[in-house]
Amino acid sequence: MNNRRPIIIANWKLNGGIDLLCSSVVSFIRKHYEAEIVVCPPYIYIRDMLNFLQHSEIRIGSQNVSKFESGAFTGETSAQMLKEAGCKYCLIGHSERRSMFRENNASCQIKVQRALDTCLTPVLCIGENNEERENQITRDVLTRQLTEGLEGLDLKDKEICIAYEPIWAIGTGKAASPEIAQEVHHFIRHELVALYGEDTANKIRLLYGGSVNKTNAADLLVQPDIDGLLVGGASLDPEHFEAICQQATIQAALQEKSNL
Ligand SMILES: O=C[C@H](O)COP(=O)(O)O
Repeated sequence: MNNRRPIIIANWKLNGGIDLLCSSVVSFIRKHYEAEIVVCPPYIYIRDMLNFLQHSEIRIGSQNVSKFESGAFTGETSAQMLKEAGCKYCLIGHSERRSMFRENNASCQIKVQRALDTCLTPVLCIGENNEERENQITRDVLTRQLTEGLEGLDLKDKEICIAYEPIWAIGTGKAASPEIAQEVHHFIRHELVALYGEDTANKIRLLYGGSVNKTNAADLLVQPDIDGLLVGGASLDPEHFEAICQQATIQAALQEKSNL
């Protein structure tokens, strides 16, 4: 066992509205979770969620961050602004941003640096597409995303998460099996050890994302190198998401017990 606290992150993407915000708040308020629970709503709802959830244990994250600090960059939101708004986490390099908004490893590297400089915890998303998987180059793709996305960054004593999201599993209903997810997470941990040494690598939480639901969450969370889940579709139903959070809480309690 290890000391990495399980973490569940909801990524609402471009979904939800006031109704989802209200029902989520009602579902979260006055609940205690052993696991860390994070919600990443669209930017416009970040402040509202923070206000409603200020006395709860729920953390708020953003779905993206600008690579720029300030200036004439219409539509952008800086790491400093997110920090000031009350965010604790920010997703970086989600595959939808990479495929639809031309983000790449180099821009992710700048964004991770911006987040770290601002004391936001970056969640760097990596993952192979179906063609890469079929061509059996998953490991090469991940190594490149990690080495280029983290190039030159000093992670000692910094908080960062890596989310492994196989693109073929996102929104398809076909999650990676717990065994395959574990194998890939173990490989990612191994790569992080090579880049940063055991001490730092063993503190980094690795999340799995891609068609996570209340049925498969427990089997994924029990894997030794899977420290959390990044949940898309299933996070839009507060009851469903709550069930996933409860699975993580059970896993956190088991972990705590075995660490005694
Ligand atoms: O950020 C979340 C992922 O893209 C997973 O989405 P999904 O749970 O709908 O497959």
